[in-house]
This record gives sequence, C-alpha cells and structure tokens, in this order.
Amino acid sequence: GASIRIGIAGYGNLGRGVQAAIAKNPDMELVGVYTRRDPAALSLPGGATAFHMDELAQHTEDIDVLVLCGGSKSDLPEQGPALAAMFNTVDSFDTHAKIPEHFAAVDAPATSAGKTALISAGWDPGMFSINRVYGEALLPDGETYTFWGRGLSQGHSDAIRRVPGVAGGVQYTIPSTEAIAKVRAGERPTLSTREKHVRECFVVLEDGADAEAVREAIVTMEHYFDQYDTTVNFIDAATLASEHSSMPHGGFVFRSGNTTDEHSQVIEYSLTLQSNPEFTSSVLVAYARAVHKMNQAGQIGAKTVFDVAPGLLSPKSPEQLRAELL
Ligand SMILES: NC(=O)C1=CN([C@@H]2O[C@H](COP(=O)(O)OP(=O)(O)OC[C@H]3O[C@@H](n4cnc5c(N)ncnc54)[C@H](OP(=O)(O)O)[C@@H]3O)[C@@H](O)[C@H]2O)C=CC1
Ligand SMILES: N[C@@H](C[C@H]1CC(C(=O)O)=NO1)C(=O)O
Repeated sequence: GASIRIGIAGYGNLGRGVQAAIAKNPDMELVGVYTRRDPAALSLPGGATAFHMDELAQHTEDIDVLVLCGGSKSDLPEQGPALAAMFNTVDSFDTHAKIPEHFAAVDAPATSAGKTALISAGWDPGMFSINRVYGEALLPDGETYTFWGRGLSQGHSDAIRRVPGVAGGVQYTIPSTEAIAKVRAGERPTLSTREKHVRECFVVLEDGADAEAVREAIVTMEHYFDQYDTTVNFIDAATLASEHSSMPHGGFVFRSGNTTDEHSQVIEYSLTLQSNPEFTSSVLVAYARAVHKMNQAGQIGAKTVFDVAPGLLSPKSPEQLRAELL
C-alpha cells in the first residue's frame, strides 16, 4: 500500500536517527524535518527538506505520523500536547516519574482531535518496560532488576545541557558490576537506586559560568541525579568533540522468580548498542507504523507501549506473521 508519511519534529541525535531508520523501512517516507532553529542552518543528508517548526500547522494533511525528537526535560512537555492536537505522534518521553502526568497532558488534545499519541517509546522507557511487565506477569513470585551501561544516557545528557552556564555536555551511566554479578548468580539482593548505578558527567562551561554552581545544579537535579552518586568533570569543547561524540549504551532487564519452591526461573533481555540514538530511533519508527494502524482502526488518545499489540509493529500482515513467525 501507500507509504507511511513521517515527519520529524526536532533535529538532534534522535532526529538524525529517525531519518536513518526511515531509510531502513521501505513502507515509510520522510516528508520533512521541522526545527525551532533556522531550517537553512540544518545540513540534511539525502535531499530531505527542513522546515521551521511553525510550518507544521500547514502540513497536517501531509504527515501520517509525526515523530517527536525533542528533549524530555524541557521540549516534550510542551511539544507533546501541542502537536498531539494536530498529528498522530510518537515520543520518547523518559522522565519516568512524570510519565503519568505527560500521558494525561497528551491524552486530552489527542482525544479531542481524534489523533493517536504514543508516549515513552524507545528502550527505557520502551522495550525494557515491556520486559519488566512480561517478567512480573510471567513470574509473579520474583524480583525484577534493570541495569544500564556503561553508556551515554541521552536523557541525562539533554538535562545537563539545559543547566544555565552549560555550553555542552554528556552523561555516562555506570552500573555496579558487583550488583550485576549478584543478580546474575541468581541472588535476589535488595538494591537501592544509589547501589545500582553511578553517573559521570563531562561538561563544557559557557564563558564566565560558575563551575561550582553548575555542579550543584546537576548533582541535585530532581528525577535525574539527586538519587545517584554523581561526578561532574569540566572539559573544553575540543575534548568534548574528540573524546565524547560516540553514544554507545545498553543494559538488561532481569526477572528472577520461582514457579514452585523447587524451581527458579530466569528471564533476561539485553541490549548492546553502538548507537543509543540510532537504536532508539528504530524503535520510534516501528511504533510510528503501529500508531498509523491504530489511528486507522479508531484507537485514539494517548497510548503507551503496553497498549500496542506486537504484530502492529511489523510491516507484515497478520496472515504473514502467523505463517512466518508464530
Ligand atoms: N525512551 C528511551 O529509551 C530514550 C529516550 N530518549 C529521549 O530523547 C530525547 C532527545 O535526545 P537527543 O536527540 O539526544 O537530544 P538532542 O539534545 O540531540 O536534541 C534535542 C533537541 O535539541 C535541539 N537541538 C539539537 N541539536 C542542537 C544544536 N546543536 N543546537 C541547538 N539545538 C539543538 C533540537 O530541536 P530543534 O531542531 O527544534 O532545535 C532537538 O530536537 C532525550 O532528552 C531523551 O529524553 C533518548 C534515548 C532513549
Ligand atoms: N532514556 C535513556 C535510555 C536508558 C539509559 C538510561 C540511563 O543511562 O540512565 N536510562 O534509560 C536515554 O535517554 O538514553
């Protein structure tokens, strides 16, 4: 059938990743990239067209699904509700504590407009969330563990870049290898947030910025850093560009439970990512396919990955799936 027409709202790591992911999905086409900056300032590969974000209102009939690639700290809370009033959307909102709030804020405009708005797709939240639900549902008597990294968290990197006085920066998440070893050994340790990961930031200051004020703003930041032991290293822009431009990540979700007193069972889902943004964008694009189908079926309002039947992610028909993959 006709291609699914995708728009990209926000051109950063995820925006570039969605562009690459569309090229890997023959049933999709890129209509345009929409940015709050000057479109002419964007160098888009592959002949894609850049528009200013304000032009989206004139393109509601040209886009089947708009993928929101803004940052969770400041962009998506505003862009999500505004754009769900005009488009079917997919976002990667990952401020876990605020997901119920974001869901409600997006649900109202999407429902009024008859649109479908999938929030918090990606890998965590996203694929890891699905595996946490599987684990608890399949092994009710057990414990769930999530570990990330060592790798670059885009959400935490976005968050530190929003701190006044910060010109650029990245954040690496480092898991406790001791905690991982215990969980892998089938122990079920009780681990506090602080015992599972530490966070390491590399920050480039704006001229004249107060380093100690920036450090304090980062390490005390609610929902992102306040529950972790966090270090902040100040570097120059050249070092950031040369030593911190690749964005590997990964991790695993672990469910360790008992089906009887005699038998323990273990579920493990793991990711090893050379590029966090490219993988996350591949997930967003697969969910864009599902959102397009869900809207055509009249399933409107806000949704999460828990609401999406797995078959909808596939370009294959239900008949093909039954014949090939069941
Ligand atoms: N659920 C999950 O598993 C995951 C979720 N995420 C989420 O994705 C969000 C976006 O991540 P990421 O793409 O890395 O964020 P970026 O910082 O790369 O981009 C965020 C926004 O900033 C603007 N921007 C990008 N580059 C520049 C620049 N050079 N100068 C000025 N503005 C710029 C863009 O908006 P504009 O073009 O309008 O200027 C862009 O949409 C994260 O905040 C995180 O919350 C990320 C990974 C996994
Ligand atoms: N949403 C995360 C994806 C994973 C990575 C992560 C972390 O390192 O804290 N938490 O969830 C991201 O922005 O990279």
